[in-house]
Amino acid sequence: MKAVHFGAGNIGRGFIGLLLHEAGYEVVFADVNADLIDAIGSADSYDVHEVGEGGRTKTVTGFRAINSSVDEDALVREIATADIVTTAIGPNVLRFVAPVIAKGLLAREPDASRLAVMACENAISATDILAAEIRSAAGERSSDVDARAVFANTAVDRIVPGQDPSAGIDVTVETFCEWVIESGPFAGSVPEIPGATFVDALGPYIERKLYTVNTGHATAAYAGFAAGHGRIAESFADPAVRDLVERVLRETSALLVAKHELDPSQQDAYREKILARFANDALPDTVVRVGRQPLRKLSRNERFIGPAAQLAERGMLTDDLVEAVGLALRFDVEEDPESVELQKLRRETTPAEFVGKVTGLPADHPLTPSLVQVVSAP
Ligand SMILES: NC(=O)c1ccc[n+]([C@@H]2O[C@H](COP(=O)([O-])OP(=O)(O)OC[C@H]3O[C@@H](n4cnc5c(N)ncnc54)[C@H](O)[C@@H]3O)[C@@H](O)[C@H]2O)c1
Ligand SMILES: O=P(O)(O)OC[C@@H](O)[C@@H](O)[C@H](O)[C@H](O)CO
Repeated sequence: MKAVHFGAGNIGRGFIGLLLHEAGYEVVFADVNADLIDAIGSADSYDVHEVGEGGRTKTVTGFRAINSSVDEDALVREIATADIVTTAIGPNVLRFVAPVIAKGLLAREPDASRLAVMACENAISATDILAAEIRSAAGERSSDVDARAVFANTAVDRIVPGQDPSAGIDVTVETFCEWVIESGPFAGSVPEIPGATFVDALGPYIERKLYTVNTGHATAAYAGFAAGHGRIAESFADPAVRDLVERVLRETSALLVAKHELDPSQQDAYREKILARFANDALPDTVVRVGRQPLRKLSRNERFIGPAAQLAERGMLTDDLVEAVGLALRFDVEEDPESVELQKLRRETTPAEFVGKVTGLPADHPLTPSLVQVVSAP
């Protein structure tokens, strides 16, 4: 069994590559980072170090590596003969890998089994976004794409910080991990991945994950950055930051319980477990990594505006989420192009224009006035 995985970064090596290896797949990593691909290509194994309570070290073997910017033909051949294609490259990059996946699909033998395609990104319906791009890239052969592929949405959860360059291709991760995949598209024959959980309806899982783990994480990052903290654990140990994270997650939990009819005590337990993960002092995670790409994080269906807009539409409280958005506006990191753009937009647009452009909310949305107010604050 063979899997082609796009994105040999933190989640690629530290989570998806590991679980696919444990499931018995040979993993072909495809990435545009030449140094990384050379390092992976010249190694026989790498270690995944789980840190925190009960952490173990796991070794991944049986992989190869392809530089997807220079060796497209080889990549097409790999996809044409693979069982699974996964991605962990960032939601905004999916459209760039779609053309080569389309070529690989169209190069498959007509009687080959259908290729399972799963985007493993922090975004709602990321695989649907990828599938639309693949169909578009296939042009008039888009119906062949659907005959040859099964597209399944997923939710992935494991905190994998930026890695110490001296660690080579080894990866440090937290012990927790959860990969939830929608089963419906597989029509009864789901791929064998023991580390993954297949569910009928992914919607509640991805919203629960994005609007709890990622909303809380981003709040800790932006509040921590504003308070001068560098690491997430250090930020979360600041009582004022922790208090805001807890308040924000009580708001998103109220939405999740109301919308998806979650058991409130189970959601409380889920939230507590996540708070303990943020406090993991053994994890060298930074506010700069967790806050990266603030424009993506402040967009319409993402971790702040997604839940806040739905709460406002239901007449429920959003004060703490709006306070967190206010702190996100102070994320000013020279090396992060979206942070630079965010600061430029703040200088060059009115608060109302800023809210419309960044969040995608119309002026008459019930959340808009409080956002305009927080953007107007000095
Ligand atoms: N790190 C985490 O804790 C975590 C957890 C869950 C989900 N995620 C999600 O996983 C995705 C990847 O995050 P990450 O933290 O691993 O990022 P990362 O930056 O460590 O890895 C991304 C990799 O994708 C590669 N890449 C970029 N463009 C590419 C292209 N066109 N083709 C092939 N490869 C390309 C980069 O070179 C990089 O190696 C994101 O959507 C993120 O939200 C991350
Ligand atoms: O990857 P992002 O930029 O969407 O979000 C940053 C972190 O919150 C994220 O990577 C988490 O570590 C991860 O989602 C945990 O499962």
